Amino acid sequence: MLEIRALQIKRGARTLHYDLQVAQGEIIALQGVSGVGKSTLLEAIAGFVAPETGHLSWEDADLTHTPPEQRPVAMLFQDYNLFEHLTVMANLKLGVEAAMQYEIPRQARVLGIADQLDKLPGRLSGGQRQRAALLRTMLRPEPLILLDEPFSELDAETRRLATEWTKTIAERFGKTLLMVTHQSEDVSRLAHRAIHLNEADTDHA
Ligand SMILES: Nc1ncnc2c1ncn2[C@@H]1O[C@H](COP(=O)(O)OP(=O)(O)OP(=O)(O)O)[C@@H](O)[C@H]1O
Repeated sequence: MLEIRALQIKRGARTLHYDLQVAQGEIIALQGVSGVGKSTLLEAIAGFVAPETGHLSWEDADLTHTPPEQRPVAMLFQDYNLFEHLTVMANLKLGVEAAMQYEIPRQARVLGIADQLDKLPGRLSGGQRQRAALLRTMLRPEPLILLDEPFSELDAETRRLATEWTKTIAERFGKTLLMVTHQSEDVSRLAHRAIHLNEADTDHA
């Protein structure tokens, strides 16, 4: 279980406040108006922003002050974090354990990017890069996955495909997944539960 108790994060003049629990294996859609603090919550879980007070734990291990690289977290970054001088395949192999690398070509085919694997990331379209980065994040070994608008660059048909793929992989490998999305169809297709952040709950001046 991911447990977040009375976590307070200072963002400029605002203090954001979070209390939530996510069971192991749950797929959560995070929703709420722009600026309410969805991305900040993911950054706090990943360890990129430090809380003022409160606690964050995973499977009863306190992570509140654990550095990001030691957390059981894989996060899909908005800029995708691909190394531009390495092929897409080499990028995907970084971070995916040897025993899982056999999955890369097969899953790339499902996501419609199999013919992009030998290219440099700079030669891909935005939506192809997004799927490559999603593939890498989902096949990483960490049990807790954080996705910030993971389908934003995809057309409706590719979005449906990528959403169903993400659900299949998350359930097959027992991932716990938190995803920020503005699209209600992502919630019904992918999420077991939606968590709505609202200003009254998150913003304590
Ligand atoms: N690096 C930062 N420094 C200071 N304030 C920040 C920083 N990043 C975000 N904020 C502020 O923190 C609040 C929450 O931002 P956050 O990006 O978490 O919201 P969000 O719900 O993800 O929004 P969106 O849906 O627009 O992406 C906003 O008021 C924002 O202006």
